[in-house]
Amino acid sequence: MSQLAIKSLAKTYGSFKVFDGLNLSAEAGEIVVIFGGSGTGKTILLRLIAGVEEPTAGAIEIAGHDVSDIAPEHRGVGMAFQNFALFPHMNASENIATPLRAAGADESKVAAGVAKVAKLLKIDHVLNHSPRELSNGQKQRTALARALAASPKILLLDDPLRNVDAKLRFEMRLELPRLLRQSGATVLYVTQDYKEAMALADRIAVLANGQFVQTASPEDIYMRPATLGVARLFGDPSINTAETVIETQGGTHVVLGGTRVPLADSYRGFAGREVIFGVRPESVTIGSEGVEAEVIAVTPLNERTVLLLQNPNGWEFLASLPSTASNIPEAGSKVRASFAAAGTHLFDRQTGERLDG
Ligand SMILES: Nc1ncnc2c1ncn2[C@@H]1O[C@H](COP(=O)(O)OP(=O)(O)OP(=O)(O)O)[C@@H](O)[C@H]1O
Repeated sequence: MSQLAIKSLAKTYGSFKVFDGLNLSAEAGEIVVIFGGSGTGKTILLRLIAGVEEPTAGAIEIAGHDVSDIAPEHRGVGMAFQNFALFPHMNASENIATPLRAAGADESKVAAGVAKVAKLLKIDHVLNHSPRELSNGQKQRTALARALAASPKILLLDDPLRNVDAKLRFEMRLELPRLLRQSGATVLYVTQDYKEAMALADRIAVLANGQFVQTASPEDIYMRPATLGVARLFGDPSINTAETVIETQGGTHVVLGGTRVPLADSYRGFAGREVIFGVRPESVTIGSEGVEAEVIAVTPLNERTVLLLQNPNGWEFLASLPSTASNIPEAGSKVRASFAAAGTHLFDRQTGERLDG
């Protein structure tokens, strides 16, 4: 039995459909990242699970029980929002205590609960401070402490790092997985940042057009994106694409920029299919074989160097090489590029869905 199960969940406002038929389950202690663009319904999904909003259709089950008739404070759910949303008239300690008090804990349990979670989040020295006396990082930790205080079975985090500066975001990205695992809660974590999603998630559920288009491990989402849309959402620089057709005369291949690029023979069954060929920049190899290209620009980005390449037929694509590589060409030079099979993806041109060879 899953700790959390979302079954055929739908939410509409008047004639505006946010999502329809969402299904998702999360196991005890699992971290599931809800990933999607702005306005896809991520916050609403969390609000439905928390019980502060009602679904139009479908069910939410926690530990096997339908929670539609259970009040938010009795669902065993903790929630923290992107804007920290601390009560301004309460100090940090009182803010953290609110879910414990709402659950009816006596004062000694409240004090012990606050102390434990404040220590975990390293804010025990600012517990007497009011929200306006806290730094952004301390506010964010206080909001997280409040969400964790009542030891919720399910923890909902709505883009908690969106409003913090880049340095703190980087630190928290490293620290959060440990903190969340220590809490033992099943975590649903909303973000629009793919690196955050990949760093934190056991599984990522990608929300687009009112559906979960793919729910899988970070590795699978990156290495085997289910659609061209998912492939484009994960990766920076983004995946290179080109329209082409699968051909099988003289071996299974596609033609890119006038050059034959061999495909695994398992794509033979797709002969004649119009496809989008996708290759991630880090899977482009510069060498003596492959597609002809001129190096238009060379951009060093810390440990990677990104080349903008242009084929004589006009196809532009990027290659991302380790900056330590010995063969980084200069702008203006003529090179050849080949594509590692594991980093190439084929999508149906009409549906955008992945072809599996
Ligand atoms: N009370 C409401 N009435 C009507 N429409 C609403 C209401 N609340 C949210 N919406 C709409 O539902 C959609 C999803 O909103 P939601 O806040 O869940 O998006 P989100 O994915 O969390 O976006 P972001 O990442 O930008 O916060 C949006 O188009 C929003 O305008």
